[in-house]
Order: sequence, then structure tokens, then C-alpha cells
Amino acid sequence: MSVALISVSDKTGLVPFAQALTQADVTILATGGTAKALRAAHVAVQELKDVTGFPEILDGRVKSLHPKIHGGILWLRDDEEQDRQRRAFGLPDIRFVVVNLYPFRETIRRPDVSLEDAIEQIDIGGCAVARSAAKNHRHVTVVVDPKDYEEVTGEIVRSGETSLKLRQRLAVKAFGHISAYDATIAGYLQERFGITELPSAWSLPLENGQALRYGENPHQRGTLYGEFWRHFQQLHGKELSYNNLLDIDSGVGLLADFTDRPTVAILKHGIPCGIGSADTLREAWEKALATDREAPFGGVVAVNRPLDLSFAETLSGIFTEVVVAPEFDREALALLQKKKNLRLLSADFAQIPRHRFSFRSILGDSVLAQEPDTASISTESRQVASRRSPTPAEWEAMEFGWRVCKHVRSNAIVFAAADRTLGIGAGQMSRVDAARLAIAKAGHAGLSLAGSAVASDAYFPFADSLLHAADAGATAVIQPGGSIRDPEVIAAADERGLALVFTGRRHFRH
Ligand SMILES: NC(=O)c1ncn([C@@H]2O[C@H](COP(=O)(O)O)[C@@H](O)[C@H]2O)c1NC=O
Repeated sequence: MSVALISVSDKTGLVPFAQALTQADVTILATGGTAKALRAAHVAVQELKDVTGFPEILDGRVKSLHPKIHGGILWLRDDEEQDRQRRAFGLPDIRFVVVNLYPFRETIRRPDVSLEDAIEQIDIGGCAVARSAAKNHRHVTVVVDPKDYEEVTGEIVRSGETSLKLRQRLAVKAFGHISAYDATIAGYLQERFGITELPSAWSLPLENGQALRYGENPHQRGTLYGEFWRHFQQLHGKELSYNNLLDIDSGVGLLADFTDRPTVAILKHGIPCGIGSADTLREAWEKALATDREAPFGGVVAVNRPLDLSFAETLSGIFTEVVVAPEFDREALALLQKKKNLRLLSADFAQIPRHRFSFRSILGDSVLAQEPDTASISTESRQVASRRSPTPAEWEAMEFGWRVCKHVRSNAIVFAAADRTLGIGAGQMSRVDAARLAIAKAGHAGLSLAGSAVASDAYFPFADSLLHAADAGATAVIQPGGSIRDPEVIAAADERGLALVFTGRRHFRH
């Protein structure tokens, strides 16, 4: 008689699934809590201890970890010698293993969780039986997700058994699920133990895969994994695209460096088109938009304060794909929800984790990991390298530009005033071209660079970019410094009467 081993923490859908198995003449074998739930629903069930002769011990740390259980799953049904051993040791014929693991992730999300509580929620036996079943998928069906119950019972009802194809798919799913589970544990313990170095081997808990309409382009498939929807709530609009998600990430990352005043960032292709800060979002928007009135078409707008009606009215005039805000006033939401093609998202920005590692895949089979660039102006040194010290107004403009510069694709040059960007030159292969581009864009937008500050994400290798900036009207320059030609650059700044500040830290962004 074939047997189903059921051991589930999440008991969703358990009873009808077990009933369907029973109707198909499958005997149910379960661990304590699962057996209790089934008995309560009048489903016939045997406990593991009735088969193994060994009780659950150590407060459930050992329940299913028994050779009779693993032997009953793992024996090869078409191997005579293994069949002989099965009979000799009285192994059951476990054809189905239905498990879902201790809720480790949910446990560690509790703000007050102790290390001991978290450790008790590390599942051992459930992973082990799922692994055994997944390994022996030629003969055994493993189910780790209640969403698969229906498909399994459907096949059993139709043909009396599951197909090899389904068993293969479920085995792959089980191994992926267990490794994501283990990755969550490793990540949690790493953080809890304060281990900051990057491990030599690890895996990432990439779960909750949500298929996107497509990837970067319509001919590429794309999926979003992870915790995005724990942080964001979509209040309106179509499904987010792959590119929307990248822009949202850039926008929220940028605003993490602009918490002090109401600030608006407009982004396209992950690069800010304009940023403004003011007493109100509406004024901040005007400043951001003034930097570039063409690029924001179809862009992403991120704001760091509750979005009000006055701002919503201004925004209505421009085609925007996504607006992200900590929250939306009722009237603002009602107005913006009239736009069919606009997506509205809210998020508690402060709760979005930005301190863990960041990853980029390369070559299709390799991944680069690094600590995110969390350095900010507040933690960096600022050394005046020129003869002239910056005025207070120049300091403000430099600091604004420098904060933006970190979020602009390299090579990045940003002209700024104290509360706004004036010209952004992004993603150029030469720094001097980035400077020329920023100047040209400011000119195109009709903005004067007289008295502006210019920020450069890495040092000026030559004096040329600085001279272009001076010619355009900039009076203050902020950059990391550190070039062998720094003396030349400093001399040029002094000759033009510029204030030049070195931060000692570069902010490349590729
Ligand atoms: N220790 C074991 O041998 C063991 N075997 C199964 N479990 C887990 O126990 C849970 C079910 O327990 P219960 O049926 O008592 O509610 C499942 O999440 C299952 O993954 C175990 N618990 C933890 O490892």
C-alpha cells in the first residue's frame, strides 16, 4: 500500500488534500501536529512513531529523522536488492512526501525575536525528507507548496498516479525551496553574528518569483524575486515593468540621501534627469523639472514626502509612468488615479533595507557582490584644495551636487545650486564629455551656470573639465581628488579663482 508522509507547518489546504489521497487508497502518515489536525477533520492517519517505534523527542527537534522513514522514501522500486532490503527492514512504501518547513522567515521578521527563538525555527527533518523525496523523484512525489496540491490530486484522480514530468518539476522546486530557505538562515545568522565579510560561498534566497510581462525588452523574459512587495504597495495602474523596477530602485536609493527637505527626483533609465528640494513638493518639482523638460517624458518620479493635491495637479501635465511616494493624500490619489497609464506606489522609505550587499550578474553564470555605496557627504572628509575657500552658498551648492553625483551613471558631472540640479552629464566614457554634456543640457534648458557648483564622481584626470566648468560660470568644484595631475588641476582652479574641494572618496556607478 502506498503511503503519503505529511508534515506541514502551514496547514492550508491540508484536509482536502489528505482526503483526496485517502480516496486514492493512499495511507497517511504524519508528524504529531499534522496528525492532530487531520484527526480533528476525521481523516484516517497514522503517526510516524507508530511506524518507527520511536517517539518525537527534544521538543520536536527529532521527529521524522529515522532510517525507516528515509529508507521508506529512498529505496529504488525497480532494484531487486533494494526491494529485498526494504522487506528485510520493514520499510514503508512512501510515494508522497508533503512538507512545508518551519516558518523561519516569518519568525525573524518579528522585531523582538530572540536568537534562540529563531534557531528553534530552523527546520531540519522537513528539509531532510523533502531532499530524500526529491532525490528519488523517479518514484516519489515531493510537495513543498500547498499551491501544488490541486495539480497533484488532479493527476492522481485522472491516472491513479503522478506523471514523471510533474515529479521532476516538483523535485526541482523542492531543491530550490530548500536552498532559498537555507540562504535565508545563513543571511540572518551572518547579520545576527555581525559577520561583515563576504562569504566565499553562499546562495541568495530568491523566492516569490513573479513573472514580469517581459525583461528589459519585449523579447526577453523577466521575473522579479524577493521582498519588493513587502516594501511597496501599488495603489493604481498597470503591472510594473522590469525597467520601472530599476528606475524605482534608483529613485528610492537617491532619496535616501535627501531626507532633510521635501525633494523630488525624476528618473529615466536609472539616471536622474533632475532633482529639486524646497519647502513643498510642488516647488521641488518645478526645480527638478527645470533641469530638463524633455527627458522626464515617460519617466519615474520619486518624492520623499506625502504627495499632496497641489503636487498631483502639477504632475498631471506630464506623461509619467510611475510615481513613488511615502504616501498619497486622498484627493491627490483620486486625481492621479484617473490616469490609466500611471502606476502609483507607496513605501515606507526608511524601512527599505539598503545596507546589505548588492549584486550584479556577469557572463550568465557569475555574480559580483559588493557592499552598497552607502557613504554620504555627512561621513566624508572635505578638504579645501584651492587658495580660495568656498562661500557658505557655494558649500551648499557643492554638497547638493555631490549628493546627486553619487547616483548618476559614470562618468558623471553635475552642476548644481543649493537646492537643485542645473545640468547633468551622465554615462560618458570621458569625463570631459560628461562636463560638455552637462553644460550643453543646462544651456538647452535655459539655465545659467553662473555661480553654480560642479560635482564630479571621480577625480579630474586633467584640468580640461574644470576649465570648461569655469568657462560655463561655475565658481566651485567638488571632486574626490587623488589624480597624479592634482597639482595641475589645483593650479587651474586657483588661476580661475575657483573654490576646489576634495572629498577623498569616489562614487563610480556603472
Ligand atoms: N525534526 C524533524 O525530524 C522534523 N520532521 C519534520 N519537521 C517539521 O515539522 C513540521 C510539522 O510538525 P507538526 O506536524 O508537529 O505540526 C513541518 O514543518 C516539518 O518540516 C521536523 N521538525 C524540524 O526539523
